Amino acid sequence: MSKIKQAVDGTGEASAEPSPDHYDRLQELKAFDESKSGVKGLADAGISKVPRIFLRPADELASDYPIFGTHLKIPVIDFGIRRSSVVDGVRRAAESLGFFQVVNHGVPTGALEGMLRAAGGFHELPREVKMMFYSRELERRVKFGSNFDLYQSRDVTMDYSKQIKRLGTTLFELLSEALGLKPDHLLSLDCAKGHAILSHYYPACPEPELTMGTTKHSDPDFLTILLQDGIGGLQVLHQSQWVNVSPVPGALVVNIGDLLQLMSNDKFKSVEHRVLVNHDGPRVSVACFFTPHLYPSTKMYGPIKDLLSEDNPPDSNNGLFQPSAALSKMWRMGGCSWKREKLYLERDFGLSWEDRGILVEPLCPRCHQAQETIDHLLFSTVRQTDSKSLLMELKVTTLGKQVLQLAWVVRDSCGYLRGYGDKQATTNSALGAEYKALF
Ligand SMILES: O=C(O)CCC(=O)C(=O)O
Ligand SMILES: [Fe+2]
Repeated sequence: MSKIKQAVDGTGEASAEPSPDHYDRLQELKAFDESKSGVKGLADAGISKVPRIFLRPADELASDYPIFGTHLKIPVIDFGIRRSSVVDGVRRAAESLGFFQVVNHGVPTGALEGMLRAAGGFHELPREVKMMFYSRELERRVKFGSNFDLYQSRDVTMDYSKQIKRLGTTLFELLSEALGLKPDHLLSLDCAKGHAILSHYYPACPEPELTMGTTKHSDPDFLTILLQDGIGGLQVLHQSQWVNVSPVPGALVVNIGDLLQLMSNDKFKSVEHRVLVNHDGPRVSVACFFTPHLYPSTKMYGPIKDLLSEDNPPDSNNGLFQPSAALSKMWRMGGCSWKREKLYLERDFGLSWEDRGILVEPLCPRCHQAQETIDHLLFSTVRQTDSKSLLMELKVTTLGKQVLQLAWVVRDSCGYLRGYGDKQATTNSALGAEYKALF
């Protein structure tokens, strides 16, 4: 029996780190998966060491950016002040840090507190109950937004969802104005039409410096509104330094997503961020993503024409982006964006962004839908200026595995497991084979 399984079952010693000589990564992954207990299961078992499958690679640790001193703070914008000042504040933040916090935002404190309790409550259900929902099947997942009735907090989540949609609408109006557009411009492009709510639960970690809660990423949506509890750990990358997003009671954190960066022709910044884990915990956060991926749509998203001029031509790195019903599944599988797609192509396959237009091989032998989804994803992203996008046949089974893995990681939404997935999925091509073995 593996050390991880022993730790989860309570049948072994607390330490789950195998000796380097006897490290069988696949076995550890399988054991973790089969325990169906997530990272919280490890924390509950009282492990004193982070299992090796979750350790940050040494080269990543060594090349990490420093943490900014306390003098740079994520701006806190009070929505109770004059509208023109609010718009100014939103513009400044969206153009520089890509992140801001809002207070006096109109979402009642009860809804915020209730949502955090509900989100934490799910993860704190007895292991036997949660196990029933543990799955890597695409259509069954432990995830807020699509499985409300899996647990008792349906009403709380629905109420929060309504409140947050209202705030999202206000934010899109302010952001439109901040771009010099009519207040309803972004709303008329359906920016507030769909949103997904995803909860995170980061258990207290015995060795937080060796792992990561959520690895560095940018959000692939229009906009994210994040509710975090008082623990802290969220950091934003700014000028090659990590800036803490310190919890402010009653505040909501807002950040620009990749799509809004694209639409604003890079005026607004979708910045990379990550979440550290902590000796204290658990930390609970609830992210609400405003995204077009959740409903069928033929809209194309690219730089807003009114923002373009001879002095401000479309950014040549931008692609046009078309969501689709199939793409919506893709997004729910773990998120993908033109940025991430570009990264996969360039870094993992040595292909240029210009060479896109890809035929995808079946991804998952057991899951036909995933195959359709990826087909649509890659075909529905077309380059704005490139009329001769060529169709290349590419054996992307590995890419497929990586995406599926990412999905699994996101779905677990739990602690340093995400740290395992996001980073290595795109850098370690051998991982595809590892995951293949899991099916
Ligand atoms: O947990 C957090 O604070 C942030 C999570 C996050 O960045 C995300 O879900 O995209
Ligand atoms: Fe994020």
